[in-house]
Amino acid sequence: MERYVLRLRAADQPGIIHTMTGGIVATGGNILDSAQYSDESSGQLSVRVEFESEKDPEVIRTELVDGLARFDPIVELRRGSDRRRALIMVSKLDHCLDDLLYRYRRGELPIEIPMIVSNHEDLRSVVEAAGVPFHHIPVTAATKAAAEQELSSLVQESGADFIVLARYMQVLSDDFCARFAGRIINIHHSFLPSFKGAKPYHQAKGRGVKLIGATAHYVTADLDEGPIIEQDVVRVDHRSSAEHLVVIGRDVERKVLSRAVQLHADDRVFLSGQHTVILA
Ligand SMILES: Nc1nc2c(c(=O)[nH]1)N[C@@H](CN(C=O)c1ccc(C(=O)N[C@@H](CCC(=O)O)C(=O)O)cc1)CN2
Repeated sequence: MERYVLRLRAADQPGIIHTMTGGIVATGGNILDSAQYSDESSGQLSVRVEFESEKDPEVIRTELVDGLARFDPIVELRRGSDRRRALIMVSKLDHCLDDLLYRYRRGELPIEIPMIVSNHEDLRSVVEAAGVPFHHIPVTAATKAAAEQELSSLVQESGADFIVLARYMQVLSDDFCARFAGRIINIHHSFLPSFKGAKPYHQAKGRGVKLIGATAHYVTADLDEGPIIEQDVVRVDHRSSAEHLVVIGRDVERKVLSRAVQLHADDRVFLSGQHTVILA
């Protein structure tokens, strides 16, 4: 018996769930877990179903797509055993990368990591020690277009489903963001929408906040504006310098990014307009 994960998005109307579950049953399937949300503001229905079936994915996909055709849905079907492939990008800071590699090594993240790309050489030894191929693509204002072309080729070659910016400190171009829309996850080291841009911890110190945090979001051309996947905060006080806030914030960043990667890789994140729907 094979385990499958089905994602469905459609303009909501009566009968979609009924037809979908009927299609699963018609292929001898048994539903193990399901979640759905109908977004009144966008009118979008988001559905995630886990089921088991003896049938091949093509047979199931054909049954579902044909049965649901009148609803014009977007249907994605994946074998539960097929792990999403994450191309990780990093600059010089290693704390988020370390956390992802640790959880990956312990089998706690349902992903494959075909390669890690950096615009610096600093973390090559850490990555290669983890047995993951390392690619160095230096970036300057003059070479950004060529660097992004090389990166696009690596995404293709690696078969990566999505890209994780684990404190990758270069702004990606509008074209690159459009090409990989909904497939790039970034960790921003503040509790957005507060303290966008550079040095958020220094901004936080200057403002005298009592909570600092981190935000994982899909990357769009608008810096730090992409749809939010996960956030968390930690309490701080007047005694912490900006440098100490950087240290406190590291653990929040690690946890938030790894959680967002888990949710995306588990097919639990649905884009609905500029927001996300999380079926966890
Ligand atoms: N198109 C986007 N690209 C990136 C985003 C994003 O939201 N949209 N997030 C960043 C990560 N980030 C904040 O979370 C961030 C990183 C870097 C910069 C920045 O100004 N970088 C300078 C270069 C700095 C350097 O060389 O060290 C630059 O690119 O000119 C701002 C925000 C990742 N990319």
